[in-house]
Amino acid sequence: MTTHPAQLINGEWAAGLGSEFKSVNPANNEVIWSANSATAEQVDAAVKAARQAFYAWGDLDLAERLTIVQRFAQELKENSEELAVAIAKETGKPLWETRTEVGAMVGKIAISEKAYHERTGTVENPMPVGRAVIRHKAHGVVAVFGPYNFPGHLPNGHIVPALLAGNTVIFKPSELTPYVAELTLKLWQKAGLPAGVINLVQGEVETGKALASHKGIDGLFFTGSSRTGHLLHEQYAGQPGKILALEMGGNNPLIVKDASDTKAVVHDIIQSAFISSGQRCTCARKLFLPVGAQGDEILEHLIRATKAIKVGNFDDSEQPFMGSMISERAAAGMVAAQQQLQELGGESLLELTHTANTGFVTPGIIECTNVTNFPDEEHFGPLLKVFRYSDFDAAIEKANDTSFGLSAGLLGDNEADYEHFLRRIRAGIVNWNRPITGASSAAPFGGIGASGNHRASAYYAADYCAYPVASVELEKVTLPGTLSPGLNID
Ligand SMILES: NC(=O)C1=CN([C@@H]2O[C@H](COP(=O)(O)OP(=O)(O)OC[C@H]3O[C@@H](n4cnc5c(N)ncnc54)[C@H](O)[C@@H]3O)[C@@H](O)[C@H]2O)C=CC1
Ligand SMILES: O=C(O)CCC(=O)N[C@@H](CCC(=O)O)C(=O)O
Repeated sequence: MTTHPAQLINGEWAAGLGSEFKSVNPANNEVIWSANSATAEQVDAAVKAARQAFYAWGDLDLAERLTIVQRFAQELKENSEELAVAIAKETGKPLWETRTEVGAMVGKIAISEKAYHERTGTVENPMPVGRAVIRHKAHGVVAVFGPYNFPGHLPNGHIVPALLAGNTVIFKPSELTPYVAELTLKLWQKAGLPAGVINLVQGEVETGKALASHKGIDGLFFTGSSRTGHLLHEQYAGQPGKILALEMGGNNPLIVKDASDTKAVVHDIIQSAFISSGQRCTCARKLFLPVGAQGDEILEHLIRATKAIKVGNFDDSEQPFMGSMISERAAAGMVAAQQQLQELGGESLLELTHTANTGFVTPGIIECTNVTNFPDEEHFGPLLKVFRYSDFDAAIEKANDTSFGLSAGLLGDNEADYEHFLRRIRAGIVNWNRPITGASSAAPFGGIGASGNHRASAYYAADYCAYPVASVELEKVTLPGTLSPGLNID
């Protein structure tokens, strides 16, 4: 058992009392962090601490809560390089990218403040008698579950608006990125967040289950896989009064039609499919190219440019486009996915290859036009499936043939095509002539179908962090000038 104090409960760091788990750098298998997971009793203590801290935190003026949240932004800025290196070491992502992740965490503060006012602020209107007021109140104690692919930015996208609204939080990060979570929570402490307002419970699935099933939480904000999101939804059944926000995966299509600039098309495909080694929920998984010379030219150029993608260590002086995947296991999973598609009739145009005992893979492209029984699964890595089409509507129909609905895009010069695409395609993020990754924090972010439950995050996260209270108010109890018929109260 390690003595590493990895759990933050009521402002105190404590060692977990559950089983040991480790975090490794997936590029070289170096162990960078190890500790014991939180037991159900420790999760219970964290929930109780959050409950105890709730009234005092919620009673603060927004300005007072904001001061602390802004100090956290300052801490992020001052410690940005340390955090960017930690994210890179733990996830394998290159430094150029993890620096932008820390930048997005800082940017989240001002955006969340704006969203708080615009989505959930207070509105007062005069009435013939008195006034009508709409206010928003925090739910209470909320659990935040984070994924590994953006271990700083995505949990932060739930935590900041939750705290601004006046909730207290129990954060359960991915077991693959505990080091980033620990560093981030230390910055919250340095920013002066009172004890118990945010608590950290680290551990594997058992810790997650203990938190998700705890009856003391008032809400659960989850970003992660569709499989886990569905399990949580089942577990949550029978509690209609509790808020559940699910941000899950995608099986995202990108269609190319009549785009004249081949280089730009290839750039936007690569940026959509292979950024973060394909480990973004918004990544393009299915590429639809027209049958004929234009589609052939794009495909040939795409294969050439994808072959030339530099894959390397997070700190290489000449920065790679793609780093290691999150784990050796995830990398092996991509090889297995490719093999499954090949067995179903897919033809590899560029084979995804795996460097044994590491998380490194090269990007792959596989033609799947003739695959029957195409699996509707999110393969969370750099493997792009190509479909050739002759009819635009048929391509859109095939693009929609998925239980997911997160992001989708059209690359093409004709605005009427885009308008048609926008009307027909089913997704929460629909782009035109831009990559389908890199969604803005200043817009709502979420998907339909198996991708989410209509609780969009990013700019709309404010919505699920508070509930509206409608009031009609008058300073003094006053008898109306005219009474309802049939009333005599003399
Ligand atoms: N829509 C969105 O905003 C985003 C979605 N994702 C999705 O996240 C996935 C990658 O992240 P992962 O970390 O693999 O997700 P995951 O679903 O494996 O884990 C997410 C969190 O849930 C916890 N967990 C896992 N099983 C649990 C259970 N049975 N009960 C309670 N907690 C449990 C994990 O410990 C972790 O903290 C991809 O599918 C990706 O598409 C990632 C980023 C953004
Ligand atoms: O949550 C936000 O503030 C905006 C959404 C966002 O950052 N999306 C990113 C990453 C999400 C992912 O795929 O894991 C993106 O669209 O690239």
